[in-house]
Amino acid sequence: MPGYFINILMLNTELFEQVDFEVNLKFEKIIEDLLKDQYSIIDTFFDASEIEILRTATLQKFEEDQFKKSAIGNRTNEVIEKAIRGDFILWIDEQKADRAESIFFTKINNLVAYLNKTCFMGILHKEFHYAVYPTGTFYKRHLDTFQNDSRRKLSIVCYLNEENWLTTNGGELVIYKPYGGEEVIYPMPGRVVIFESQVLEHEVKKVTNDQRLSITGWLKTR
Ligand SMILES: O=C(O)CCC(=O)C(=O)O
Ligand SMILES: [Fe+2]
Repeated sequence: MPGYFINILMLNTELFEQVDFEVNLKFEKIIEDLLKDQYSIIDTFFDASEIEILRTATLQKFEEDQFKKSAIGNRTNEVIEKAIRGDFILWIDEQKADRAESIFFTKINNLVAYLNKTCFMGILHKEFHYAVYPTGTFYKRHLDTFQNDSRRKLSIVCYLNEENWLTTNGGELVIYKPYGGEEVIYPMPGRVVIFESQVLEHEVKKVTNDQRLSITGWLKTR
């Protein structure tokens, strides 16, 4: 499988001694994982207080009924298909970001800048939505670049569940590895999963208890 990443630090560390550049070890780990496995799991991307703020904002919006039934496909081609996915989503407008969303985008934008600088990723666009999976819902195995969005390069999922989220609640993200095998990832609060949108099929197992909260999005090239 072709990877999208050239990590320039691996090629030439000295280059960065001439420009104003600070190595970020957290981001380097993500890049290393992506190069090796095409996905990365980061348990401390957001800290507990940030997750709390994001969770509260998500629940408030959900309760205000701003979410609509998720749709298969993109915004111009929406076909509601409950048999495939059952989550409720709300797209986030970065231009109108509230306090919680600003916290979120500050971190994401730092990562994007780093990827563009060190890996020449050419990320120009991004799109993110809140997602709530009530008990009984799931998202069947799929690739994130279905239909007409080949610009999606990296998928990012951030889990906003309560601190006491139980692994027995279901809602695991399963990533299917291209050469066999699978990675089962529990949606623990603060955890972020990043993976190559065009390569890795994945699914969200049925939520069997509680509701599963997240922000999901995509980094896109031109
Ligand atoms: O919430 C997750 O773990 C993954 C969600 C997902 O696959 C999607 O929204 O495309
Ligand atoms: Fe997906």
